[in-house]
Amino acid sequence: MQTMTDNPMRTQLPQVAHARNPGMALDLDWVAAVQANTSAIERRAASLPGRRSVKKEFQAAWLLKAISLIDLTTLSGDDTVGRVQRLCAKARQPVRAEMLEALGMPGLTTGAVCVYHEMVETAVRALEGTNIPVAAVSTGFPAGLSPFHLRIAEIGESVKAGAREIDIVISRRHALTGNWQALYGEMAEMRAACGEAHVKAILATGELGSLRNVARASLVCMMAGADFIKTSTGKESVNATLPVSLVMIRAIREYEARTGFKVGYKPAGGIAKAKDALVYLSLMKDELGHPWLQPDLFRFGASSLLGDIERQLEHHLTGRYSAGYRHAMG
Ligand SMILES: O=C[C@H](O)COP(=O)(O)O
Repeated sequence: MQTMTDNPMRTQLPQVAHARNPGMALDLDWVAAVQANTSAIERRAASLPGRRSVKKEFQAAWLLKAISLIDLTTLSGDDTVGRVQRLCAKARQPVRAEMLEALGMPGLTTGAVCVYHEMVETAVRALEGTNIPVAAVSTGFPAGLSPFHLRIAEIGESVKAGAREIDIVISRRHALTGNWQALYGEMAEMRAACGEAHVKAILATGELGSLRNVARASLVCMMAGADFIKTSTGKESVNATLPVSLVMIRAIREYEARTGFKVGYKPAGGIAKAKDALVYLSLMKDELGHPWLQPDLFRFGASSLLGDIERQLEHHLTGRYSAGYRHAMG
């Protein structure tokens, strides 16, 4: 495994805009050929957190990089306009101004803000004057069991309200029953309903039963034109994990090798610690390389990760930790 021995904010490669994945015809032979060696994947995943992958002097830079990749999220039944406005203020200025100055990164923002449809307009207004996109969770999130035409209509409503990214949920039952044609058809329609907005396909991997199903569902969603594949809604009992990430990342690699199109990756749910974020970044760098360390190809779906990163950065600058409550998100 490589170590992250560089400063990612200073040694950025020029960002080359990648062509949007147009999708392809469903190739059932390819889907059927996909396997996942669970014990090998679990062994490799278990070895990841223990490795010292980031040199201490570069840790702050990698944490700033992580901030730029967060979809800062609130997805609660008790979300209010005020909470979303505070969240957006945090997205605009994720860390205290004097800290960003001291770290040489004034103007740093999060990658996006992610909310329910009802809060899209509020978020769009609160982010005016920035280039921070609003992502809406759509299609009967989190279960995805509302009537299909309503799920499609919901996408249209969120796009109309100003969402530039749509996080859809797949019908888990299609993956669980191996009905890849149905999953492909659903995903392709959802992608079409998004228009210019980019679509992230949430697989809800904790409910797919096996890593092989995760690999196959990843592939089918990419074939149907997903711009990103995302692990979880954050509401399943098991959300983003490293084994699932390895499987999805390798599916992305294989898809690019065969089609030439890059698809993004978004682990989401339960990623709350700065050290976990660093493990994910080093995994992305190892398995897919630099392009997947940019916000157009990688995001963390996280509601509280930013607070812990801020605490670590404060420690880096002052040698002291502040209390967690000082870093409330919303
Ligand atoms: O997509 C994002 C997730 O819902 C956030 O999950 P989290 O609250 O566990 O960070």
